[in-house]
Amino acid sequence: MISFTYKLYLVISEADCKGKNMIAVARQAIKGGVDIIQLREKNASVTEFTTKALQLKALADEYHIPLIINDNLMVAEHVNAAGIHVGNNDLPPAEIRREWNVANKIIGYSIEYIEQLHNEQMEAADYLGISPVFGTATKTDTVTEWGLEGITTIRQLTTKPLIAIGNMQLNNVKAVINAGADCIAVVSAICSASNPEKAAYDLKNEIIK
Ligand SMILES: Cc1ncc(COP(=O)(O)OP(=O)(O)O)c(N)n1
Ligand SMILES: Cc1ncsc1CCOP(=O)(O)O
Ligand SMILES: [Mg+2]
Repeated sequence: MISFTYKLYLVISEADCKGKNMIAVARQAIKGGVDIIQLREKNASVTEFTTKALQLKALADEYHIPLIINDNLMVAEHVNAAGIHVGNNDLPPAEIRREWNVANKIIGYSIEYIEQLHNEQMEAADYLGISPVFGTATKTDTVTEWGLEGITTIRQLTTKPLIAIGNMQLNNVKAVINAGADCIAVVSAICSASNPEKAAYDLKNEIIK
């Protein structure tokens, strides 16, 4: 099992950068304090996804931070990503562990139902995404809004690293950490910010203070 010490997790796509260059936004975010990145391209072809993943991998390598690929194991393997993030409707973590036979890869798994905490998929995962903590326009096909109480409940049921995602903002991240999350994952609070470096810097300071 890998050691997961990351605190600010950027989940990024070209579309979420709203016309800005995705690599430039990612670079600014890393400079501001993002310490792990996920490429989440829900509508790209495999070729487009791979091209973007290779660009982001080069950037992540430059700053020595892990690149995680959302959903697509083929792309993750092809670009030699640090890991993959999957949810309830994706390839299950235990299967990924068997197929991607490399011990040091990070597998993230979304928790949408409390019952998932007792299945073999969660055992195979390195971290759990609490998905979503609060409702968000960035992802609307969600099941449970966990809230702060949900984080506290899950914290009592597992020692796995917990990543909070869903409407994470400067004014709620400290409460989310205090409720038991280990790391904060954001899309729009950084990708849509007029100054992504400052947005990341402020979030990181709020998380670690
Ligand atoms: C860190 C993190 N947590 C949760 C998710 C959501 O994953 P999933 O439920 O598979 O939904 P999609 O992202 O595939 O729409 C995530 N991507 N990252
Ligand atoms: C990918 C994902 N999974 C659960 S919520 C979410 C989107 C989070 O986006 P934002 O940070 O803009 O609320
Ligand atoms: Mg998914």
